[in-house]
Amino acid sequence: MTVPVLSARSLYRFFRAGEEETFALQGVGLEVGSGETVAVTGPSGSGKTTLLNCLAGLDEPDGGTVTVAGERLSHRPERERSGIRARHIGMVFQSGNLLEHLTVRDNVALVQRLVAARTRVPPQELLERTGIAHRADALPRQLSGGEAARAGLAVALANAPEVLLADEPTGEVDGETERRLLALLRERAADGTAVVVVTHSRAVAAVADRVLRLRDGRWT
Ligand SMILES: Nc1ncnc2c1ncn2[C@@H]1O[C@H](COP(=O)(O)OP(=O)(O)OP(=O)(O)O)[C@@H](O)[C@H]1O
Repeated sequence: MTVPVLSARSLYRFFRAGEEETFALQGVGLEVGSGETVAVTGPSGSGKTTLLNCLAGLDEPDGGTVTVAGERLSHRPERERSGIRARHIGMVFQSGNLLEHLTVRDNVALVQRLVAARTRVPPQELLERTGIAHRADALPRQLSGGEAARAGLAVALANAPEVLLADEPTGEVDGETERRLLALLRERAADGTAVVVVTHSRAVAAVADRVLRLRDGRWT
């Protein structure tokens, strides 16, 4: 592997709810190089989403560090983490990454306002490449599951990220949409993006360069 674009060292994350403690991550490490696609699988509750949240800087690990494109992401104030995220990371999350009161086109435009002009892919091209240009003026709630998945990917790619993090991006889509989304992920990887995708789909795992499996917060 070339120098990793995304690197996680010995991540720990605990949750406490009353008397109950959950050890969601117990010393997880990961290095992903430019152009590499890593699929993360594992049973429900094994820590996949927690890992992705830590890699995105949406959550702070209790131990360990995350580095993205040479910048330390963990153990910083949220304001700094969101700046690093805007510069280097694209995210496709199950909860959706679309703002409800903006059209698909304006969701893309909003992300692009936060990044340097030189990294901007023309919005129309982005919408066409993700197969959602015909619904550019729709609001998120007017989209089907498959359309929302494609719009989510357009938004995730709007800052031309070096790292793309996706949580079950093909979870609710039909076979044809899954194939299109996979082709896009492959295209991004071919362009040098490091991709980490949490998935239960065999089709997604089959196109990954590496498939890693979590169990009880550790790699198996
Ligand atoms: N905010 C939280 N507070 C308390 N416990 C949490 C919290 N977030 C996650 N957990 C617990 O941490 C463990 C790992 O959860 P996580 O969501 O990362 O698993 P997952 O592998 O993504 O599961 P799934 O496939 O069901 O989405 C689970 O036991 C979960 O209940």
